[in-house]
Amino acid sequence: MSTSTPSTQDSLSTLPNIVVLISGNGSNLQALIDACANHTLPARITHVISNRKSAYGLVRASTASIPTTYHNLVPYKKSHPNSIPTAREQYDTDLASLILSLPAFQKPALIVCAGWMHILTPAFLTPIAEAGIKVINLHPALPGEFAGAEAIKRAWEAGRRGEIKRTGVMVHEVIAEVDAGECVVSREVELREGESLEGLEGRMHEVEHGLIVEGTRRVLEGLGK
Ligand SMILES: Nc1nc2c(c(=O)[nH]1)N[C@@H](CN(C=O)c1ccc(C(=O)N[C@@H](CCC(=O)O)C(=O)O)cc1)CN2
Ligand SMILES: NCC(=O)N[C@@H]1O[C@H](COP(=O)([O-])[O-])[C@@H](O)[C@H]1O
Repeated sequence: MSTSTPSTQDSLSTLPNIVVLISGNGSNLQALIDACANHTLPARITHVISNRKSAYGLVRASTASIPTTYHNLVPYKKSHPNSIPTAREQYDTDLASLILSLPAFQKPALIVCAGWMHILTPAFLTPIAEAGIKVINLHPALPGEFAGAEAIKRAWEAGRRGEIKRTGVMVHEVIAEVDAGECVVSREVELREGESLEGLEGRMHEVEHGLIVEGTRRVLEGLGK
């Protein structure tokens, strides 16, 4: 685990804190960063955590002076080859501890999974819930459809087989069952005959970038009530 913290922190903010979990490019993180910067999302991103060292989202966070941590699963697999707790459970326990031990001005009201490609176990979800912190996830599919990884590709393939005419994007609450938590907000995306997978991915990402901000806003508004 490695953490980088910019020199200055705004500890006087009354805005709710969010921590963002990423694994890759971070275009959805960037949408959140931009929305906070232009005040369309009344929140502060106080920490970004990636499970992949090469995630460009870490660069995006650092550029925005947001502290980052790389939380690596590999050492856990080596130290917990076939043990109880499993490598994943110990990793998740430590991930929760990392977040819960953040300084008060960084502690989140909400955790947003934005392209976070790691299935979270109750070893993470339980202590986070007990601390009163909600977890939401952006998933490029509609409720009850294409749960799991590579959802856009699987929807595109189903469209080519004539099985569906549309897919979509949702923001949902994170529970132990993957992509099965209560939907916060969703938007349909029509499938276009003859369109390439890359073409659909591009349109889906555009919808994602708006929906992740909308979904985060709705959850934060609900926390205040
Ligand atoms: N307990 C939950 N954890 C996560 C959820 C969730 O709803 N409940 N959402 C995911 C995000 N996600 C889809 O939206 C998703 C991400 C990754 C996977 C997956 O199969 N991951 C593999 C590793 C894949 C890889 O490293 O490329 C794994 O964790 O073994 C499924 C769904 C975030 N977590
Ligand atoms: N199951 C989760 C999942 O598939 N998430 C997907 O990962 C990508 C992350 O892009 P980003 O790193 O540019 O935000 C996004 O397309 C997001 O929907």
